[in-house]
Amino acid sequence: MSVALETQAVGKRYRRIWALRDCSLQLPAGRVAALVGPNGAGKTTLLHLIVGLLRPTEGGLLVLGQSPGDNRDLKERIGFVAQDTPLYPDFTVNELITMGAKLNRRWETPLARERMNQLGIPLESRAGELSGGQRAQVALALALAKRPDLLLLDEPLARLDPLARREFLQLLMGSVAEGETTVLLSSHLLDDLKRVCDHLILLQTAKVQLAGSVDSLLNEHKTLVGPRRARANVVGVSAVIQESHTDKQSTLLVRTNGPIMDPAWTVHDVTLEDLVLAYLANLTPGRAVLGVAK
Ligand SMILES: Nc1ncnc2c1ncn2[C@@H]1O[C@H](COP(=O)(O)OP(=O)(O)OP(=O)(O)O)[C@@H](O)[C@H]1O
Repeated sequence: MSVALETQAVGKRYRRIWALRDCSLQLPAGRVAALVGPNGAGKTTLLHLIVGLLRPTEGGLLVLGQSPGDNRDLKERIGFVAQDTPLYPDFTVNELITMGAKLNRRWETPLARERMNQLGIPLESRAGELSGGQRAQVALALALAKRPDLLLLDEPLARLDPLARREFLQLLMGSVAEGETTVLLSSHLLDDLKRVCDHLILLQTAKVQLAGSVDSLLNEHKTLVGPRRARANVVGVSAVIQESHTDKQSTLLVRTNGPIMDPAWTVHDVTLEDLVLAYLANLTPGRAVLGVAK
């Protein structure tokens, strides 16, 4: 398995605030990863560290096997669509494509032009006159024209209507489907993410709370429903992530380390949304390791 991104205990501090702390994760090449977390969790900071716009305060990271920073070769292999998709407003789409061609050795002008044509965006339009949705599409098409090995997208869907979001994700998936491009997409829109992502990175208060392939995370987590009782001592449960109780019944979202054989509990699969919301609701860092039983 080749690894597109590896971080080791990475931390980034702004004065007294740690925007990211002790972040260790691996993203295998070819994955489409969702970067999820509440406002201020450290998502943009992580993306800026990867693209080399920020340097870590502590720890280290390898991006496509290299150290980010002042590394032109690496920069050419990374496509980055920043939050709010900034584009030079006075430039026409055609001028943006020409500029991309001048700045990037791997650039594919015909591909960029064809995408604008498919999107119905005239090459003579000025970026500043495009709608938010069109700007996002243009920014994605420009990032894809770099033919990146790693594509980083910082909340590209936030300002798009449902139809524009669908078109954006279709363009993204159509473009990365055949290649080996690794995608890291930050968003709050779980419904959209679950359709396109096969990997999840969940940040909360500057820490990685959960990371891994969506399939294995969904397999490892279950919802247990049973008669009201203390949550500890369920064989097969390694952590209780979230719990709720009525007078008679307990519902637990748990991380498992083996099959749940206790007949008192009915075992249900979880959705990506259940999983993310349970971890996000679990606001106290470290609480996710309560209720351990072997
Ligand atoms: N330039 C900066 N100077 C000082 N603090 C900063 C700076 N940039 C970010 N922060 C702080 O670092 C923390 C993480 O911010 P970051 O923008 O990475 O979060 P985020 O998960 O991307 O948030 P959002 O979902 O709101 O975009 C926040 O507490 C933020 O206030």
